[in-house]
Amino acid sequence: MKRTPHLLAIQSHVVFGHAGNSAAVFPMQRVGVNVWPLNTVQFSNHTQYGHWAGEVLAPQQIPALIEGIAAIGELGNCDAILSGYLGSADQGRAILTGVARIKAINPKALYLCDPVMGHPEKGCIVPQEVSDFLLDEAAAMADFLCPNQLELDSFAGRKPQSLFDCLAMAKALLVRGPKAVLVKHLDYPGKLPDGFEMLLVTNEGSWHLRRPLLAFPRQPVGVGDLTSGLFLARVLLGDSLLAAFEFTAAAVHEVLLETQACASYELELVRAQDRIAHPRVRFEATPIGL
Ligand SMILES: Nc1ncnc2c1ncn2[C@@H]1O[C@H](COP(=O)(O)OP(=O)(O)O)[C@@H](O)[C@H]1O
Ligand SMILES: Cc1ncc(COP(=O)(O)O)c(C=O)c1O
Ligand SMILES: [Mg+2]
Repeated sequence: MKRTPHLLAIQSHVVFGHAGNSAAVFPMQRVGVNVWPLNTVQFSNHTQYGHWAGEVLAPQQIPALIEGIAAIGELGNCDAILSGYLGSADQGRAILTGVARIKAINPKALYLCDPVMGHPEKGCIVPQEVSDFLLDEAAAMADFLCPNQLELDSFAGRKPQSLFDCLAMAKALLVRGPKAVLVKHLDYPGKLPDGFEMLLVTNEGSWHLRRPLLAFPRQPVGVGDLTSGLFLARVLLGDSLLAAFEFTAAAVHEVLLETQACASYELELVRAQDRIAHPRVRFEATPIGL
């Protein structure tokens, strides 16, 4: 029987609703991965409500928790680490130390960094020192980097002029070390208004994917976290990067369809669980080159 993969997921937790681990853990479990959630913050709700209660985890807790897992002899079973929303740059450094510790025991372990940098206009609040840390330190250690357009712009230090420019910006990130860059949300001059587009860029090839843009009175939060979590889960389950990319687009679209049908602001993950595991829609990514 095939072994169930194990994934250490280090990102935010919200008590109510879905963002960070609260958006990604259940879907990753539902597709068949053992998840070890390590919560960087525990907030009452995501920050786009404008106010929230809760605390940031003390950075020293990250190595302490990882050592706790080592002490019971389980750390070598960790097949991948995912990091997302961080409460401080020191937390980020503690995660990189943890990644190095895990890779020393299991050199095959993969590290996916979702460089959540915030979006002040939308109300996604992340300290500036976290963005600096992601740009200067985290990208080099990541096997997979999953920026949205704003985050890609921050890495490149400029805005794109076209789709091919987005591709060039993502390709430039490969030089820093990652095996693949998944741009979870593209925005560039000339983009068709009725589509939601993503890019997967690797040294072996690059692919562009378009799915329908759905209308929401308020944009749901946690879509990026769901996207990076499902992508990593499917890679661990044996998908090629391209297959994981296409699966992720379909499963996320299913969640958004369910969320739209329920007129809900929070992602309808529980209702969509069978659609996550077995998406009915399929989107084909098309090869794209410079
Ligand atoms: N098919 C879709 N139709 C409409 N909106 C979508 C669709 N897929 C994702 N979104 C929205 O697009 C936005 C992507 O946000 P952005 O900040 O760029 O990326 P991320 O969620 O990765 O941080 C989110 O507000 C999400 O709710
Ligand atoms: C606590 C928390 N975690 C994670 C996120 C990131 O969510 P998304 O997947 O939409 O980028 C947010 C966004 O506001 C947040 O408030
Ligand atoms: Mg995001």
